[in-house]
Amino acid sequence: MSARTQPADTPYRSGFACFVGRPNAGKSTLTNALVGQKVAITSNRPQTTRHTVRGIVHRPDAQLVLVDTPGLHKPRTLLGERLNDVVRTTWAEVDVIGFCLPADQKIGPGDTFIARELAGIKKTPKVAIVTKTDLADGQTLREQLLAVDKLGRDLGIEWAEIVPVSATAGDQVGLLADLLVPLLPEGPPLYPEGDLTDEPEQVMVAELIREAALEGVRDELPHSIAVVVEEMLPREGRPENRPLLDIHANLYIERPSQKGIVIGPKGARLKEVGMKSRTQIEALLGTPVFLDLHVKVAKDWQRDPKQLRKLGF
Ligand SMILES: Nc1nc2c(ncn2[C@@H]2O[C@H](COP(=O)(O)OP(=O)(O)OP(=O)(O)O)[C@@H](O)[C@H]2O)c(=O)[nH]1
Repeated sequence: MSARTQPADTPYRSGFACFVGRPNAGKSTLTNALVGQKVAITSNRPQTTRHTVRGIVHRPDAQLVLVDTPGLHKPRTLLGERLNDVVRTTWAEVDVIGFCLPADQKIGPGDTFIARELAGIKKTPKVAIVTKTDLADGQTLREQLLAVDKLGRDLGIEWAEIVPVSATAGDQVGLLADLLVPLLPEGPPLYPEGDLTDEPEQVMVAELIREAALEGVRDELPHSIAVVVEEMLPREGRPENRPLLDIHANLYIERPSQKGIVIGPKGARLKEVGMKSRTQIEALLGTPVFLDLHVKVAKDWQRDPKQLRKLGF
């Protein structure tokens, strides 16, 4: 642990933080910016973060473990209810909550809904993070900061900090880490140095495939797609300097009618999804990959407890 040089009077801190906020608020992008490598899955479509992905920020004075939760929303299906339970459990367990509100959008009912829930969690310190500041001009940003301050006062939430950031421009991301760290308890590192996430590789691989499959599909489809990696095995008999990892994955949809959309004319879409996600998986795992991707119908999986368990929810 030679990298951990620090003044003797600064205690080492370690703990958990989670970002909350309505869909598309920029939580995953911020997680990635803080960790410095792509670990959470971002998408311009709402509610794509299904798994609790942890990104780990290693610093000389602290280790900050980021838990990326799905968005809290009105549950319409069994999946929706389970997701909300996951969110609330996470909130109660972490050391600090970062509430993300985009700078370029007025505070709406979705934000207030979450803020009310937050107000009910008394003990955990809450930092208001005004995200995407690159999309707002100075005046808009100032008004948003005031509105966030007012939201806290109206609901009886005492913000530990209000921080404007742009994850994509890398603006104030370091400052945010500086402000989160003092809110963590003193303690030794929770994860080995160098670990970026403890999310099993298979889940991350599945998320990368899902992300690629979501790009450019019709609006109602995202909720119907789930990906399960069945197997990841090094190809046998390869020379040591030319390894190949075989990945077998299934892409589940809810109805046979969705098959055509996912596969595309003459399989063109699926091929593209495979190529795109393979590049990302190779970057993530640092090894060449052979990706074997199949589309399967799991009828109405969102409403079926047995199917949900099988798909990892
Ligand atoms: N311009 C700009 N765009 C951003 C920034 N942060 C995120 N975005 C974009 O906003 C969209 C949503 O970002 P995500 O990080 O996926 O949002 P999220 O809150 O994790 O979304 P869910 O997973 O749906 O809850 C994506 O298209 C991002 O590229 C930012 O700082 N600046």
